[in-house]
Amino acid sequence: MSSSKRGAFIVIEGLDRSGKSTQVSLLRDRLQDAENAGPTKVVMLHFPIRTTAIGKMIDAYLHSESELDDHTIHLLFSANRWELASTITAHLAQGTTVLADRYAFSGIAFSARKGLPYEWCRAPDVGLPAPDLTLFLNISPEVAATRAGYGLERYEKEEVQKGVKQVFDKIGREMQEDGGSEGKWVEIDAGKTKEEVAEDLWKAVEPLVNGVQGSIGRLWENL
Ligand SMILES: Nc1ncnc2c1ncn2[C@@H]1O[C@H](COP(=O)(O)OP(=O)(O)OP(=O)(O)O)[C@@H](O)[C@H]1O
Ligand SMILES: Cc1cn([C@H]2C[C@H](O)[C@@H](COP(=O)(O)O)O2)c(=O)[nH]c1=O
Repeated sequence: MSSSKRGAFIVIEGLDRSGKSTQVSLLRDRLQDAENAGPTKVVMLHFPIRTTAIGKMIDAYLHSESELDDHTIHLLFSANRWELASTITAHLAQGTTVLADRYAFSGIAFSARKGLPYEWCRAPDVGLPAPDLTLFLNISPEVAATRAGYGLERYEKEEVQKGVKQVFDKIGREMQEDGGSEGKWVEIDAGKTKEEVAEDLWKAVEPLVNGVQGSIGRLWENL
């Protein structure tokens, strides 16, 4: 990677059980093995980061061990991203690729589904490091519900996931239309086999393997 380039910030989004964690791991392995670029330094993050003090409160809520007002849990999810913002920026500046399993788009989708205003949901994340690329693993809530482990956490119910998908679809439409500071949004058919999904993801990621020119964007900085 040339000295004028920084690492790429890549986010994988989708419904619960759409295959995000599986694909983040496969992508990490492939980035580290990429032949044409030399080894790429990669860090993986999985939001929410459940090990911080804030993350532990989120974890208890997701396991239905605590109850919180909808606004409060939304702000905790956002605060959990801000806890990592300077770490993300530092990795990117050092040329490390950052792969995130969920980010601010999940924050909006899961809270707006509850009826909180869309703009209100977006506001606390304004100014976070913006991904260069967000890969949305598109799957129907019905298919996701058949996958292993479904139903263990608070939001893993078909009715909830249907509403979440509608908000994700709105976010995707907006990002594809406006081409603003939020980076590129690419939809991937997540109903295919793991290997096929990985191949489709790679086609979108490969142009970023050698790093990215220009400074790190900020989410919704032009609002
Ligand atoms: N393309 C696929 N086809 C069939 N099964 C898959 C596919 N991708 C992942 N799975 C399986 O579905 C389950 C959920 O996958 P994974 O944990 O990667 O999803 P996730 O989106 O990270 O889930 P969550 O959001 O709930 O953490 C796992 O058992 C995994 O092996
Ligand atoms: C980042 C974020 C996540 N959520 C929801 C989405 C999922 O139901 C859980 C996290 O589950 P995972 O298996 O660890 O991916 O939390 C949310 O409501 N708001 C957010 O900002």
